Amino acid sequence: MTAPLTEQAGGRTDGQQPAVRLQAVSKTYGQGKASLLALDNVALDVAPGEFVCLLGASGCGKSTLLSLVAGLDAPSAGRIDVDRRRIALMFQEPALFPWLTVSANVEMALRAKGLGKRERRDRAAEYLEIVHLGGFGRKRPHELSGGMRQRVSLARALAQDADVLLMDEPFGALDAMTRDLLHDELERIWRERDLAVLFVTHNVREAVRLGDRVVLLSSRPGRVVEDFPVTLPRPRRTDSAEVAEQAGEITQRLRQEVMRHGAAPNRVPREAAPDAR
Ligand SMILES: Nc1ncnc2c1ncn2[C@@H]1O[C@H](COP(=O)(O)OP(=O)(O)OP(=O)(O)O)[C@@H](O)[C@H]1O
Repeated sequence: MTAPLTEQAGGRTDGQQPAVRLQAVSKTYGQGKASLLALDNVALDVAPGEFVCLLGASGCGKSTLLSLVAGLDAPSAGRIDVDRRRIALMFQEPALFPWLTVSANVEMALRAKGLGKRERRDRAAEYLEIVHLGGFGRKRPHELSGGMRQRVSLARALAQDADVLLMDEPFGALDAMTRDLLHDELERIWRERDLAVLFVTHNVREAVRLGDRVVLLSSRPGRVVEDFPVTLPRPRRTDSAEVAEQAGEITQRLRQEVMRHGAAPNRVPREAAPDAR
């Protein structure tokens, strides 16, 4: 899954069309004196089947970038090429409908496909099997743990038949052990389905654990400042010395970037210490 970069933030396109391409993308919120430049001239390609993690200080525009790719908002300048019919989104909060069963939550994603009720239910059961929640279809979200709810959210994303998965800190609210399990699950599903993944995180080790590349954004306005290929063999372990070593290197670069912008100390990322998992 790893190969040399063809260009800055270019990625493993191998001559094929990227799954996601951002060219000279900028985003300004508001107008006049109150305007705020959130992203500045961002170029980024994600190849089909590639796992790209996006890191940067708080407020540097990571979520903005995802929302532009998802088409939830429009860039102020530049161009984004992606097939929006093939995108699924996952956020930190699973955003399930609490009054619906787990199965019905997944079935919602299948409605647009014009499938009958029976077939939707069968397909939802298959997706729940994939995320190891077979047998939980009749539960309501509140009966599940946080990790299980995120699995439902993942099943719903998969049910959309996406080949691009946009993930905004999807495991940020989970404990380290649950997160490790979900990393394994996500990696398996990503490989089986050959998904292109754009994954936003604050957690440097998580980025190195999962990514083919880790793309570092500057403090606001977000620009791509560095693109780290991660060539460690898979599966990786978040607590391995190799992951810690590369995470340390990236953390150092991230700190420099944050300090260069004179950020408050509490916005400076901690070393990639075990407790930062
Ligand atoms: N809808 C909006 N209107 C105005 N400003 C916004 C809007 N959305 C985001 N911003 C601003 O744009 C900047 C980038 O925000 P964004 O949420 O993309 O950053 P982020 O890197 O995802 O932050 P965090 O890591 O804290 O989640 C911030 O200064 C934020 O206040």
